[in-house]
Amino acid sequence: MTNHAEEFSLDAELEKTVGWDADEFDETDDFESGYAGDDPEEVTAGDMDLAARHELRRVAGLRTELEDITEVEYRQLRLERVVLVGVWTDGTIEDAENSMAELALLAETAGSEVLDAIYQRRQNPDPATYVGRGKVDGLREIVQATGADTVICDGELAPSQLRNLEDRLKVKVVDRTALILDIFAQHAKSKEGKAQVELAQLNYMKQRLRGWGGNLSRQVGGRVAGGAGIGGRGPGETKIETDRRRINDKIAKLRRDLKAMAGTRTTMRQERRRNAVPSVAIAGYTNAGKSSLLNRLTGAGILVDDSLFATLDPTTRRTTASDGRVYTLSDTVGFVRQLPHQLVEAFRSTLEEVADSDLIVHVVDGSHADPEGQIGAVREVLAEIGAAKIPELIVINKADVADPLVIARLRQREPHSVVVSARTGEGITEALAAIEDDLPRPQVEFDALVPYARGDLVDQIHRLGEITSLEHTADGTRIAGRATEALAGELATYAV
Ligand SMILES: Nc1nc2c(ncn2[C@@H]2O[C@H](COP(=O)(O)OP(=O)(O)OP(=O)(O)O)[C@@H](O)[C@H]2O)c(=O)[nH]1
Ligand SMILES: [Mg+2]
Repeated sequence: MTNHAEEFSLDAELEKTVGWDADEFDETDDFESGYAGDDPEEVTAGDMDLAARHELRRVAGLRTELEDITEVEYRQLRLERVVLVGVWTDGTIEDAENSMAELALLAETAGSEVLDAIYQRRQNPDPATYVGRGKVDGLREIVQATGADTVICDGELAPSQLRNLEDRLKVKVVDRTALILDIFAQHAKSKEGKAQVELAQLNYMKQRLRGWGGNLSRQVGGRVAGGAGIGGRGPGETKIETDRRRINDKIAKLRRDLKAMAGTRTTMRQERRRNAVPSVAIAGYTNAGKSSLLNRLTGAGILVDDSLFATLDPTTRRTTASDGRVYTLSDTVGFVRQLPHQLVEAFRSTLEEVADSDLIVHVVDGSHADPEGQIGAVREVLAEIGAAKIPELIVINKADVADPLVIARLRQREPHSVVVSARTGEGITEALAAIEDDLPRPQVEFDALVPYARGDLVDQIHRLGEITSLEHTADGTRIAGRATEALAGELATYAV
């Protein structure tokens, strides 16, 4: 374990400015009474001011009650000036800092300016307030001092945690899941991509509604008991019900639409299967350089962007191996640690593309601080979508800027790998050769004399088969090698 002073360098910083006690872990905080509503603090004029300003600014946060279901559609959180907050439970200080750096990158990708980033070491996130209850005041002072309008927490928070924090911080509080959903919403372009993101957002919203519902059910109890007082009769209850029904209707419709769209995709895949064209999926952590690599491998002209989740719609390119065989290469949506399960669910049909491929080219950013961690995170998602058994080629990218020692370390850990730079083109020839090597081999051996009139068959052998010998004779092309079952069937007529 690292030395104490170092572990809490951030806390020490805070202590200087806002008087946090770096040594106090809050593990003894008492949550028995729950704490929403029993905040002992006085409400100051400044607080009210801020609250008023906050009311005005609160445009389309995920916690806004739904006036209209269309509000959910492709909503952007409008995160502008944010403070990041993390709880660090295990692992090294580097892990904690990498995680915060990634959160910052995600926040910036969503279009916000990161004003401050803090994390706290705890055994577990506080069930009421995520960070320790005693740290919330310090956090509020930071929020006020920086003029932030949003706090982003590095995890998936319970609705009650978000609510408690908002009540005390007086600014919008969102979690990592909402942030990622927001980025996906901003980036989705195709009809299918948009529908997938919307489905994920609605599922996320639905859970938050349940949180509010829990609050309201107490009011209902009061009314049922005959106490239909002013406080117990708010419009909330019926509104929650309506909202929930509308969300459910919308979810059902999106599921139907997506199923229809997935149908088209499946037909396309079956067509490809029938023609026995091998498919290669380029997968990897977000920003690893998947789109750049596909561009390099095929000259495809796909959006490359130094932002996370630039690619949400899979792009597939047909390409030809050096021996003439045809295969497809697909770009895919980037993976991330703790990819919100709503997204994995919603993007299932896109991800099936990966699960259904013959080879996964797993791109890793060799210049990243924790490439092994990224490899692990990607493999977790691959396992979740049933792609764990597909052959995998690791492509260590960004060799032009990566530390050679890190590359050597990765090579040793992942022997089945190649090193490339999609930027400079270094290693691309080797990568192509390695991909071709890993493509599934056609299964059936043949030896045939194909008449010159059947040039089409010879073409097909070039594209789909492997040729071991070829000779032009007076009677036609004598050709031997391996072919797909269907092709070998046709060739049987000319077998020698
Ligand atoms: N230095 C260097 N930068 C690279 C290399 N390959 C890609 N990049 C940069 O890395 C960033 C991300 O590249 P993309 O190809 O968009 O990455 P991606 O994996 O498709 O990302 P998402 O679609 O967002 O998941 C871009 O700024 C690229 O220019 C490389 O070999 N070297
Ligand atoms: Mg991309």
